[in-house]
Amino acid sequence: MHQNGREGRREVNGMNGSVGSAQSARSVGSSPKSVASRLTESNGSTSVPLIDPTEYRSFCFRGEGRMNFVISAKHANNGSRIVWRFAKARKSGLVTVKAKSELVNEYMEKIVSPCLGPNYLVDPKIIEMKVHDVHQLVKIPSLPPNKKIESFEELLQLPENLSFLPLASIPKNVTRISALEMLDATRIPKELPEYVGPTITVEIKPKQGFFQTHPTISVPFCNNCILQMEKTSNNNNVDMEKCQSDTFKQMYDFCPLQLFSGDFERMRHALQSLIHIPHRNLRLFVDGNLIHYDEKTLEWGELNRALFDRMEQKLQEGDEPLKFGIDDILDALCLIISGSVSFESFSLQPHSVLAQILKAQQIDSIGIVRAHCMLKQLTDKQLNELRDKTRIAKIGLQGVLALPEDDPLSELIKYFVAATMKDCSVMVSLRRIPDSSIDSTKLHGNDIIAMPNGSYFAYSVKVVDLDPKSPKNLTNAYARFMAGVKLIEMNEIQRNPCI
Ligand SMILES: O=P(O)(O)O[C@@H]1[C@@H](OP(=O)(O)O)[C@H](OP(=O)(O)O)[C@H](O)[C@H](OP(=O)(O)O)[C@H]1OP(=O)(O)O
Ligand SMILES: Nc1ncnc2c1ncn2[C@@H]1O[C@H](COP(=O)(O)OP(=O)(O)OP(=O)(O)O)[C@@H](O)[C@H]1O
Repeated sequence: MHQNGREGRREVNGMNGSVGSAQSARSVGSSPKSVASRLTESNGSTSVPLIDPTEYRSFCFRGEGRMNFVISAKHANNGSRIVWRFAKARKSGLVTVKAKSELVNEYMEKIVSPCLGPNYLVDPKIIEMKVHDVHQLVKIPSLPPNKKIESFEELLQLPENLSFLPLASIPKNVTRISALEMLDATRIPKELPEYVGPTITVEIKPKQGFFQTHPTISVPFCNNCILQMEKTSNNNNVDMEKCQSDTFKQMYDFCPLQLFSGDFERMRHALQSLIHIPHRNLRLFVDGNLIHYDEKTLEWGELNRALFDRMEQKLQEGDEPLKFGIDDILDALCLIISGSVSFESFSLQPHSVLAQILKAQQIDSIGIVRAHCMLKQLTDKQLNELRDKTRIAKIGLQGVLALPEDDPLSELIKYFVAATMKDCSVMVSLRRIPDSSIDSTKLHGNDIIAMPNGSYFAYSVKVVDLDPKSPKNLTNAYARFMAGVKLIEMNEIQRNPCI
């Protein structure tokens, strides 16, 4: 979860993207809804839709991480808002023409989708675009935050050097680039007759929701808190040779064990802590505009104004003014992500998004330290098998669950499946249904929450960032984890234990 303008940004001029020949992406059986205006163009044996971005309007940047740029657009005819996720080259930070869309899509389909209820999925599918169209689209991440570009033609007028796919970096034989297209999770599908006010989206990266013990390590902190303390270490005036991390200015009070606890007060405290200091675990959008995140936080009062003013502005005749603010959002979030219907009967329900993520995380029964140790024991052949990210998808979730215990390769495969679920994000969008239409609304079958103040909100919950992980991820995370443990053992950090 990065935001517009972060590290390496605006250094596009003169940078060379590391590029190679285009991979031919092939649909692996997802069932995209057919869109009349988007006819599949034949490209040899494959049938990946070739997207014409001039059929879209209202383009904007939605976010980026280390691996992808996410750009949102609205279909000019059917009005649906989708995002395209373009892969980055890790080193250059530019869009890569060697996107592994097929791999990610297959992993989603065979491993991730069976772990989550269909309502939590963003229905990704592989698409292709002409490289020159992508060149234009990826000017968008260079624009000021939340800037909307109404038409594709407007993009053509913008300077070439804004693009994260410089023309000079595109090999001659590459004509198309693949990407993943999916629902824009900052929108609620228009299934209800009407809404009032803005759509509020809270994106939460919940991280590992259960405590694991590790051989020879005895610190009372969970994985996330150890790793986050390491990322804040320089700012705790810790002087350690190998620990030079200063990703965040200050440590937060958030702990995933509280978030997943199923206890209302603890869960609410976890979310409130993220509002105060989000790190990369929380972002808040209003109508898709990012208003609150790690590098630009609003005070509690400012947040309330940002939400309340927008609610007031869009009220229609007959609708009661609503006392509504960030506290209400947090209450609603607790109910939604725990799957509870009231504060009185609050618990983590098995169908809830958090319970499903937690269950998938617990496929790992060894933890990061044993996993690293087992990685060292693998033969070269086994290591190569593990590096082949297509392999786990081929086994499928049922196959992974049936793998034998006490076999290092099998345990590591399970570890990597769980690692994806320990690093995903949950996007919850909420929008008010006007009081005047409550009676006529068929509440049954829709995701609607009754707020304690008597108002109703429609909501949608989507899980994003579900990429396969590799031995490199484990090696990297292990080094940071051990550095964090060392800090704690040196008594350099004051913090309440997680357990
Ligand atoms: O190891 P962690 O817990 O610090 O998680 C990393 C994330 O840090 P965060 O939790 O947001 O502070 C990190 O997130 P950011 O890019 O820092 O937002 C990545 O998601 C990283 O995965 P990958 O290397 O991009 O595949 C994540 O690494 P792995 O999941 O590969 O370990
Ligand atoms: N379907 C979606 N709808 C709306 N926004 C999205 C969607 N998918 C991703 N985003 C936004 O784009 C951001 C970056 O996407 P994503 O997390 O997939 O990138 P990444 O490079 O894989 O991240 P990381 O470095 O954390 O692995 C997300 O944090 C989220 O804000």
